[in-house]
Amino acid sequence: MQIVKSVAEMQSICRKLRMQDGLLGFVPTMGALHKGHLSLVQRAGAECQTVIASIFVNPLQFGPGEDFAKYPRTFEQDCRQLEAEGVSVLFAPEATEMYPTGAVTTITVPGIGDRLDGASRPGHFTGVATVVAKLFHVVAPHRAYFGQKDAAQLAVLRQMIQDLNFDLELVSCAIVRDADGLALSSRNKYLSIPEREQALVLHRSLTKIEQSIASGERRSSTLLQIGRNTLETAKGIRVDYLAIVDARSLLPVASAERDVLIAVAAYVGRTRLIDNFLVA
Ligand SMILES: Nc1ncnc2c1ncn2[C@@H]1O[C@H](COP(=O)(O)OP(=O)(O)OP(=O)(O)O)[C@@H](O)[C@H]1O
Ligand SMILES: CC(C)(CO)[C@@H](O)C(=O)[O-]
Ligand code: BAL
Repeated sequence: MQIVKSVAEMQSICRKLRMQDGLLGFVPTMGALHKGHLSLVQRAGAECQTVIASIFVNPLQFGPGEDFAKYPRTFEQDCRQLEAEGVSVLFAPEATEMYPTGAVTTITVPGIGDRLDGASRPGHFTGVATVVAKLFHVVAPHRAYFGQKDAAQLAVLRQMIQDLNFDLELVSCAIVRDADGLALSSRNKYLSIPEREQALVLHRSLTKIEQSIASGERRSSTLLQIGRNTLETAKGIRVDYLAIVDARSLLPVASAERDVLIAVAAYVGRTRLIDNFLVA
């Protein structure tokens, strides 16, 4: 696996790769890799001739007081895992390489980018859209793989790709969970043993809502109450949002029909976790 730190070198490598036969698949990450990330790499490997990954903890998407400085960084281990999964090239630039003049030009997706996580983390999705657009320009993949766990991020990027005519296909990949249901996340590393137990309430509240939908309840107001009642049973949890929204616009809907997103974000101690499911 080639590890590349310079934008110019990465562009030159990707230009040559695009001249070869087969698809170029791209998996952007912030590192501290777990099986969720690896599932994206595996899917890309099954569908594409060449897989490219990136590791970049993007300062632009962290707000003041958020965890940029302490975000887990496990670069050597990440490289070993990506290499074992058959990744050809890893792009791992420094912030000075990605933003040599600071972030003068940025991309904002108004509306969608201000909803869910965008409401709780002002500026977050401008940081995400800007860095992902830059990565797309550097790599120019045929397909880019993202996790359904970050459902609001998917909605923002889908809109950006459409509006700015990026010539690529966005592939959304299923959420990978631990055996007890907790969605894998790099931030799970912050949890103490009791907090990890408390964190299970996110998935539990979604499961309760899912079961109610399966029994025929579709009214968002009732489903939200069922979810809130479950979340309230847990100690040490501060709910950021529990929402039933259209998966593309992220606007609230009155009834949970197909392709509606049911999403939760909550602080477990000081750690903010998210989880969701799409109504089938
Ligand atoms: N459990 C998971 N299942 C599937 N995809 C995932 C999972 N966790 C993260 N991803 C995806 O991996 C990509 C990189 O995400 P990122 O590096 O932010 O990891 P993360 O575990 O979500 O970390 P964080 O704690 O910052 O949310 C994103 O597209 C994200 O949606
Ligand atoms: C897409 C991404 C790599 C952009 O920094 C990040 O938001 C993430 O890991 O989900
Ligand atoms: N997975 C989204 C990255 C972030 O929380 O900043």
